Amino acid sequence: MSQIIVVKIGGNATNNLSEAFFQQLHSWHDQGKQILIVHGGGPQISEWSQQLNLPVNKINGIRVTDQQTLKVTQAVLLGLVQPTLCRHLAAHGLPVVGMNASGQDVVTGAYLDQPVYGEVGKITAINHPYVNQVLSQGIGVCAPLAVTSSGNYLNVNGDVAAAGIARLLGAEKLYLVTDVPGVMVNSRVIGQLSLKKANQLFEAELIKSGMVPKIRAAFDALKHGVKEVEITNQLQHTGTHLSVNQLAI
Ligand SMILES: Nc1ncnc2c1ncn2[C@@H]1O[C@H](COP(=O)(O)OP(=O)(O)O)[C@@H](O)[C@H]1O
Ligand SMILES: CC(=O)N[C@@H](CCC(=O)OP(=O)(O)O)C(=O)O
Repeated sequence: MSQIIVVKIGGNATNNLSEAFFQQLHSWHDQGKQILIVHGGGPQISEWSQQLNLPVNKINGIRVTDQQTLKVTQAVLLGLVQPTLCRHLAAHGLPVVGMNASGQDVVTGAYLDQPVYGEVGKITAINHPYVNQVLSQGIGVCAPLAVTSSGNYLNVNGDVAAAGIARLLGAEKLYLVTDVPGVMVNSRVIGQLSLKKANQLFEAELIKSGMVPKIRAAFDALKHGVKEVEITNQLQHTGTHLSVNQLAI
């Protein structure tokens, strides 16, 4: 079985992809790796919500999502962010498949905590036949949206979605590509981060906002079989490296 790499690209990072990013994807593709990209779009969702006079409210980096915000989230992710990203990938000669407009559900989800977050989900299952079919043809591009067993869409934090997908696919590596070179403390990137150290930094509020669900999602992936996670702003650069060995220390 070929090895799977899951790459999550945050909404800010989707606007600033370097030539080196596309080269790295080419290189992995040429080596026979299967690649699934999960994209974010948080800043774009916030911008459009504000333009439509909808409240923008996040708790620990998770968007509180009412029915109207869910519609905006779907429209922005599937109408703006995903097609733009797919065009960039295709323009660089990569064989790309945008997965969410195919009529097939990619991931199934369940409510995270409806009274607190509203229409927000966690990932419970993946459509293996469809994902396998896509990854055997090219690079899959997927939005962080899940569908419940009764057919409702749920908004899923991009890092949580990528970690869940990486876990369910048994990915060898998860890259969380963001707008900072790694987890920073006192303006310096921490090369390695243990679970214990992460909890101390959360407590001290030295890790905040969107970095909190990112790190929690990374450790969740490691607990469930993903071997390595890299938090970085460049696929070629090491940023903050997390591995299974760092769960116990
Ligand atoms: N200790 C930290 N190190 C790095 N970034 C941090 C830290 N604490 C909070 N952050 C914030 O987390 C952001 C990355 O999370 P987020 O905005 O959700 O990114 P993305 O959209 O790529 O998922 C950084 O831009 C930074 O503002
Ligand atoms: C529930 C939840 O928080 N969903 C996220 C989905 C997009 C996302 O995560 O985008 P970034 O990776 O760019 O932050 C949101 O609505 O912002």
